[in-house]
Amino acid sequence: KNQAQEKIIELKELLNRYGHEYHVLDKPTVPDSEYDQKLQELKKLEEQFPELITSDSPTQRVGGEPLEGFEKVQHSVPMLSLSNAFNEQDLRDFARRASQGTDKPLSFVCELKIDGLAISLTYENGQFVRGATRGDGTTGEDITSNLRTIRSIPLSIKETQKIEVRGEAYMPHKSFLALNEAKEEKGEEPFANPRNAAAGSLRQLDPKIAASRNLDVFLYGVGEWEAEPLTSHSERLEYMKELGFKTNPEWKKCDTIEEVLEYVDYWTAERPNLSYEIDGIVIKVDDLATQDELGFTAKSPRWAIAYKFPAEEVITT
Ligand SMILES: Cc1ccc(Cn2cc(C(N)=O)ccc2=O)c(C)c1
Repeated sequence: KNQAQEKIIELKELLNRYGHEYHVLDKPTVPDSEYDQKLQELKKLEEQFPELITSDSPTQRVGGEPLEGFEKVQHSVPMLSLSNAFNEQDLRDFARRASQGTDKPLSFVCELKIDGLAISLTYENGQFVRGATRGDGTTGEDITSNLRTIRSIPLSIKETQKIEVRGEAYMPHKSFLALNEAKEEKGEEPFANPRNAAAGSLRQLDPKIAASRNLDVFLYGVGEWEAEPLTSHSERLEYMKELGFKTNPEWKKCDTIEEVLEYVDYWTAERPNLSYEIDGIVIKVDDLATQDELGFTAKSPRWAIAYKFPAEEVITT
């Protein structure tokens, strides 16, 4: 039995590494058939020794029965909403106000604004223990069993202090088109857009349905943080990536508003070539102490803004 336990631990570590290479880095080092063969081997051992099954085993992604309902979750650190900018002047005003709120030199981080469902992931002792929707920013819904089915979300990490990471669950364009084709074939109402499809997939009660929807995530922020404090947003993005989280590769540190405007122009043109939907660009002050100096208005932070792309004209014939 100890030998079986050794083998189970070895297979889990191997499969979780392969899963990270494939789903997070998009750089598999083994063929799918090898991954599958090792997964079947692990399943057999776990059937033989069910007491050796752990919650971070790759065999435990798709839960059993549908939930009766969702538990409520209180976000001890509120999940913010950002104020919007619609043009270059709004962005220049944002940068000027931020620079007036501090004596420190300002740098920014620009990120693509993923058009999905905002989520929160909590890890304790390195284990994924809870996933929740943003809800109204203070109270969300516990959708842990649905989020466990998203392969790019690690079920365990090396950080053993309690941390909460935040980001967006989304449905890639290809999955959205395939899902709507399937729905139309079944005479069902298609989803209006990928954001509704992601939200609809995660806010239903059956993890088997969530698992079938090919959802993905990008993580970009933190909430509760009992680990070593970090000093900037860019440092947080780098540490989340080091922990095995999927972060969006297009983020960029910008030391001037001119660089921010260049980033906005570049991604306004590049947007149609992305494999997922974005509805804007998020610009944040990078230094965390400066963020604290700038604080919040009644509704949203002074240290961040969401530039929104102009709504596309819908040509109705
Ligand atoms: C049969 C089968 C097994 C696995 C996969 C996808 N995949 C591949 C790997 C891999 N290559 O490291 C890791 C995890 C994973 O989910 C497919 C598409 C089909």
